[in-house]
Amino acid sequence: MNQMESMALLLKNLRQTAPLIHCITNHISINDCANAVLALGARPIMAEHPDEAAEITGHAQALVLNLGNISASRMEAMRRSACAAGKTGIPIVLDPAGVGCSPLRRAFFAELAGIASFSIIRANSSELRALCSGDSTTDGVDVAADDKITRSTAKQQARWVVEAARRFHCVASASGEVDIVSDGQSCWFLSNGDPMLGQITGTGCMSSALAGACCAGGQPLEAAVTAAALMGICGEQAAAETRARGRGSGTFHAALLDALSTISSEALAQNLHMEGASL
Ligand SMILES: Nc1ncnc2c1ncn2[C@@H]1O[C@H](COP(=O)(O)OP(=O)(O)O)[C@@H](O)[C@H]1O
Ligand SMILES: Cc1ncsc1CCOP(=O)(O)O
Ligand SMILES: [Mg+2]
Repeated sequence: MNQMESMALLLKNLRQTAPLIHCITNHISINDCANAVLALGARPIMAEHPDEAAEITGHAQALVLNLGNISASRMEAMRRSACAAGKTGIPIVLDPAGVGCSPLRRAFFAELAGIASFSIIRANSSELRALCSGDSTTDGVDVAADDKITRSTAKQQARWVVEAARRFHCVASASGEVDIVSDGQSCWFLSNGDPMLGQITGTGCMSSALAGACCAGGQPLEAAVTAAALMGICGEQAAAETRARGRGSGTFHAALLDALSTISSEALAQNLHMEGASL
């Protein structure tokens, strides 16, 4: 089966099985993440009370943990859910949002990595760099100017993605003008997307939620590639619609959800710009 066929099968699986995706995520983009998961035909549940988190994870087919706007209560829910996911063997997608911002988040990431293994870490490249090197290059949830993945820096930035995949024994996915996905042995460069994706908050969080849903329909590498492809191509469609109407971020936000909920496997295959490299 080629890559397009496996992406199509993954999306078909999702629609047929409607897996339950447990997300413990920040409140800035929680609604967008739930809608992104729904758009693929999966069922989101955004439960974060520590006393019910493990039980809810026990019923889920994938767990998404996002460190953005972290709170003590959500940290405890994540510990318990990560433990439950480890027991049932469901995939965990980790979004280390803002991990360079504070020692608290860095220590908590290390603690979670000790509790369970991640299937996918999806982040921007400053976050992946902070996880690999311990260096913090940014004080926000956005990527630092020097770490941006562009067409000209992609090959160089791939180093952090490959290193994260090897160090944490998972698939690592970094976003930017070019998205880079690696399992430590191969590396994929996806050049879909539009700068408008960076002008509304939460598109990285949504990509992580999509990766969680995709993990419930296929293997981590193809799930991470499919999620990045969906966000990039749907971002292009939404940006074209927004510009054609002479509108801005509000219209783009709605158009992105329109695109995610209507995109077909054929459109995904036709519009994908991806190249691979073996390491
Ligand atoms: N300049 C850009 N051109 C095209 N796509 C982009 C650009 N910046 C971000 N994206 C896309 O926006 C989404 C969110 O990525 P990013 O903003 O890097 O994540 P985060 O919000 O976690 O920092 C990804 O799908 C990424 O491909
Ligand atoms: C603004 C903000 N503050 C804490 S989490 C968050 C959302 C980050 O979303 P993304 O990483 O998808 O841009
Ligand atoms: Mg982010």
